[in-house]
Amino acid sequence: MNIPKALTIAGSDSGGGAGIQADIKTFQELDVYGMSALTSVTAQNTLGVQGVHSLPVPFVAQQIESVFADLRPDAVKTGMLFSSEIIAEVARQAARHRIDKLVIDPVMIAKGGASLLQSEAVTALVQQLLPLALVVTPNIPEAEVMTGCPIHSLADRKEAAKRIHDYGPAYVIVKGGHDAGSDTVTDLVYDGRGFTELAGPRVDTVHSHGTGCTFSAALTAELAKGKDVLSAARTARDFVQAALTDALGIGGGQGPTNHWAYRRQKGVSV
Ligand SMILES: Nc1ncnc2c1ncn2[C@@H]1O[C@H](COP(=O)(O)OP(=O)(O)O)[C@@H](O)[C@H]1O
Ligand SMILES: Cc1ncc(COP(=O)(O)O)c(N)n1
Repeated sequence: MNIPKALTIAGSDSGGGAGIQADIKTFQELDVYGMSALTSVTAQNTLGVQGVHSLPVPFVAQQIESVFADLRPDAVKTGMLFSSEIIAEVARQAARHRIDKLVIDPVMIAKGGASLLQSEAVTALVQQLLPLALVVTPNIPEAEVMTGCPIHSLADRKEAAKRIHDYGPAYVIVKGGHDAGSDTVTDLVYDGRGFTELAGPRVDTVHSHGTGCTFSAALTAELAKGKDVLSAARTARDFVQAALTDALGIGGGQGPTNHWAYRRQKGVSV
């Protein structure tokens, strides 16, 4: 039996709602074997990020080497990378291991406002990692930072997607969660030729901690199974929609999404 395998290169969220914890839970729920290479460890809960401890670059590299030496993943995603040094090493590893299904979630700022990427590292992310990516999944503020252009409308988002595509990824998905003015949430997929809008009803909830990690992990899991980018993105939207709709309601602040919800809605087989 061929077991699909996915690797996340990301930070740990001690609160379990975002970061590698969200990624591994999502891989598991989609029947994909999950592996991790940690870049940083955060002390974090639903109230915010209390501390960040970045791991030494050679040890980030060693984790990736260990995984590739034995368990070769079918798809890889990145999340919190924190520094330009870690980004440079991840880019080197991606090229060295010829990772073709590489999803870059350009994590910059936690929903609570804490910085998860040093500001001087944005250029490294754009110049070194985006050219290697199959898909990059910015939210609206991240797309603004990467392009230097404010986004107020869907037309602005389309323009940003085109500019980000020029940096080299095959697909750009500008997510719509931060477009608070609408009762529909639309994720915009751009493949360099045309746009596809993936829409769903906006869920009115504070429990949205980790939605971006969960979306990019579900996308990566589906790519690991051999799905094409558009169908993987549709499943990822459905996964997050279910995870937000059926909130767990735990923690005193911005709580985690429900990673069980999608499987429970679908029945046993996903
Ligand atoms: N309130 C919401 N209702 C429904 N879907 C949402 C909501 N907020 C975010 N999403 C979905 O969660 C995913 C992450 O979106 P977004 O919030 O834009 O990114 P991030 O979590 O990186 O800030 C996207 O697929 C988006 O459509
Ligand atoms: C370790 C880690 N990685 C990523 C996020 C972003 O998640 P969100 O923007 O949903 O808070 C986070 N809070 N912590």
